[in-house]
Amino acid sequence: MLSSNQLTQIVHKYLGLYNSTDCIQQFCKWTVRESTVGGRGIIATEDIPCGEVLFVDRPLIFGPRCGNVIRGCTVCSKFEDDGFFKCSLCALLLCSTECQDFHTDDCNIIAGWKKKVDIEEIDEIVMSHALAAIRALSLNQEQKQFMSALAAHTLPQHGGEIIKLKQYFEIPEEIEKDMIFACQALDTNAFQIATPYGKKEMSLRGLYPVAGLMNHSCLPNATYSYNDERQMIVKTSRFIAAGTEIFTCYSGILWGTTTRRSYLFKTKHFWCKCERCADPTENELTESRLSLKLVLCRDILATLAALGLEDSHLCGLLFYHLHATLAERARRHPDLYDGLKSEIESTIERAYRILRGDISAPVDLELRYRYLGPDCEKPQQERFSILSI
Ligand SMILES: C[S@@+](CC[C@H](N)C(=O)[O-])C[C@H]1O[C@@H](n2cnc3c(N)ncnc32)[C@H](O)[C@@H]1O
Repeated sequence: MLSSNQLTQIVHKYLGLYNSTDCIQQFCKWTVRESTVGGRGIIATEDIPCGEVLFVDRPLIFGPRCGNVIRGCTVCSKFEDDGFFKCSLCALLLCSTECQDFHTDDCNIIAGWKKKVDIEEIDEIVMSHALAAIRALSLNQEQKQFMSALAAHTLPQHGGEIIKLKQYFEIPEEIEKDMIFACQALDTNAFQIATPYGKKEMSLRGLYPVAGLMNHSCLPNATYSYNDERQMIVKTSRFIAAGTEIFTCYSGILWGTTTRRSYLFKTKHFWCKCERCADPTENELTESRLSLKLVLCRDILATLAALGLEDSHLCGLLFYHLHATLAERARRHPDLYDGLKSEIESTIERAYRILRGDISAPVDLELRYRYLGPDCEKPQQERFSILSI
């Protein structure tokens, strides 16, 4: 296990802040230290104003996200192309001869493994999901050292991409182990890379190792965006005092506490220890705040309807929140249930219709729809039992 100082040095070198030949260290306002929420984190060593760039990270490895069921070019990520073809050596999906020329590094690795089946029988979606981990095999020693210093979940489901890949190839044990570790590190630390606006591209994940050292808070003080070279620009989103940990947010900021917490537990395997989650008023909104939330949801929904955006993602989220507020009111005042029932049902139905199948939807959307939607015939008490989970 590397010490915080060793890790800070690796991080600085990776970011180009440390030149080992001339021993020149550029000034930096943060460092890697032990975190109060778990493991290591990034801590401000100076006061940092809002809007300041903290670092520009680049992915050690990247590739199509595992949730993708869309066929797309494994080089340029384009989908919806009539000219897709499978490389006859590695079975990766490509869209053009230019992309074929660019895929030789990936191809050389895969083509070196003995195939158990014919190329035509290899599922290109399996190839696409395993690609980020396959690319970890091309990292140099320094990059491998950085990757192995990152946190990694070791539950059996992490690495499933490689188990599927093994149906098609005979993969040496050491190589399999390295790829499984890459999957574990990806599942723990990877970020979804934003798709360029208006472009039809497969959704990608990237292992940004410096950003991977940032812990999560539901009240983050840093934010990130991407440029067209897949670099991640991490900036402060408020003033950060020296000594304070710098947090980003792994969940939806507008989601309710239960939704955020269960999402983080299911997908990232931790119970969030941030101050927002520790604040019971987030769960227990006062009556006046509940009323305010109701008014705001209705007002914004009316504005979106006036703009003709009734089926937008934002509308789906607002219907979900309007439903949650009405259901909470009925839970607190069971005598109001009959009057609120039809709106509780219609709002969750609208939210469900818009957001179903969307991985960024609140995780309890389906459960709420089943228990509090129009088709549920369970008695009132049973329907409301899910609200106390
Ligand atoms: C991407 S890593 C962040 C860096 C990590 N702390 C390390 O030492 O490498 C994510 C892991 O950090 C921990 N973590 C991050 N944010 C947390 C939070 N708000 N509450 C509890 N644990 C958190 C969890 O163990 C999570 O799996």
